[in-house]
Amino acid sequence: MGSLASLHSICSIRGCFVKYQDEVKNSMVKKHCIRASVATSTPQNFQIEENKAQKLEKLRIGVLGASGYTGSEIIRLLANHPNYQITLMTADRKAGQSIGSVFPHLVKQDLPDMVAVKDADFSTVDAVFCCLPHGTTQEIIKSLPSSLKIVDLSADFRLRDVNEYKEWYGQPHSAQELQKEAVYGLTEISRTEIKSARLVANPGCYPTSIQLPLIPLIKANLIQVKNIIIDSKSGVSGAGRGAKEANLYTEIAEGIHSYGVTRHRHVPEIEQGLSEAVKSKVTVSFTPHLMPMSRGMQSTIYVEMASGASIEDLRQHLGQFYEKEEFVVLLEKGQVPHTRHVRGSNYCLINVFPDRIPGRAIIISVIDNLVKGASGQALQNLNLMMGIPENTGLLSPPLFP
Ligand SMILES: NC(=O)C1=CN([C@@H]2O[C@H](COP(=O)(O)OP(=O)(O)OC[C@H]3O[C@@H](n4cnc5c(N)ncnc54)[C@H](OP(=O)(O)O)[C@@H]3O)[C@@H](O)[C@H]2O)C=CC1
Ligand SMILES: CC(=O)N[C@@H](CCC(=O)OP(=O)(O)O)C(=O)O
Repeated sequence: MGSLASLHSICSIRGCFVKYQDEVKNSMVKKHCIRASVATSTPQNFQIEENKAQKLEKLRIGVLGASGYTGSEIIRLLANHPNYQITLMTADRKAGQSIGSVFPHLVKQDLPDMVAVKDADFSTVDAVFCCLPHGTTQEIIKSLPSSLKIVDLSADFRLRDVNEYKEWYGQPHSAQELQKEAVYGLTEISRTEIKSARLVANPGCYPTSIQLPLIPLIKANLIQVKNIIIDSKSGVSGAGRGAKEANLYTEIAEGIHSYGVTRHRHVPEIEQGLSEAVKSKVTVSFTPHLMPMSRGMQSTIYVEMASGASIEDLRQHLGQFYEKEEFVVLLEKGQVPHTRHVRGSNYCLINVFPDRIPGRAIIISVIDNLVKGASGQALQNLNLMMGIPENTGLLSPPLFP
């Protein structure tokens, strides 16, 4: 209870702590109160009382887009989170259904049924994870109460320049004021800004795997900003759960293919992050590939080292930069990062190798696209925004093999 007490004081200051009066409005907690009201003094009932007390002290979370891949991953990650309780879940085609009927692996979670966004009662939540398609997201977020903390997993608030958004996403931005407020949530790089943000634009999966190794190196002038070539590979869950011909088993299995060649919409996001790091325009060659695996992402990045810099300098700098980080890890010299080493975890594993061509380096970075590339980083960000230890709920090691 010590940590809950300190959480109480932190969150009371932020004015977002769950109060009993608010809680009884919530049907899910009501259910627990009814169960608890029949309690007498048996050990089982004691447990119910304890559960009730804990639920009353938790922050209330909404998951918009709970029937999708990133939404379900948030639910999985929150299952053992001590400070959060999901009180609202939305879906579109699957509105009205229970989570167990859509995702049998979540059947034992005690959760409210999913509702359409238009029927959602946002007074029952303190914060939301927005796991919706881009475009739709900005329309929905702009109608949410301004008191809500929001972590948006879509691309809608990532690009600072709304003209660039229009160019790459093919539609004008319809929530430009909110866009100005949004903080880009690459946690290890923008921690201070994220802590005080109300709206965090969670980075895309490719940009996460690419910027985490590159930003420290370009900031330290250890690599040249010209001729950066990025070859990335993603598991198919990166494309979401919606049915698309291009994602059929027969189109994906037993082969790989590039897509979005020269025009993938993550290009401006990657270039924005790198350009801000060095305060001058950086352009990159970026080609993503679809791999016959459900989750995982690798970025292999070819760079020219700065004059006089060595592979050891690059490794040493990355090692120091991420030394105290929980989730971004430089592997031992020569160790090759594999996507199977991060499956289901919030890790980003990185290593640097000498190219055969003198003066060049090859950087390899792997993440789970659904965790560090989406829901894990989103949870890391919400923890920061709520004054909760950043790694809470994220410490399970990867699934292996
Ligand atoms: N998948 C990944 O690896 C990553 C995804 N992202 C981004 O996160 C967001 C969610 O992605 P993901 O979970 O993969 O997507 P999914 O397609 O798996 O899920 C989309 C969710 O949004 C709901 N939805 C769709 N259209 C509407 C609408 N018009 N109104 C309200 N709800 C709607 C769907 O409901 P229903 O199922 O009921 O139709 C579903 O719950 C996207 O913006 C994506 O680009 C970011 C990083 C990585
Ligand atoms: C395999 C696959 O299709 N991946 C997605 C990227 C997933 C992601 O990060 O998308 P957002 O930018 O919308 O958040 C794509 O290439 O569009």
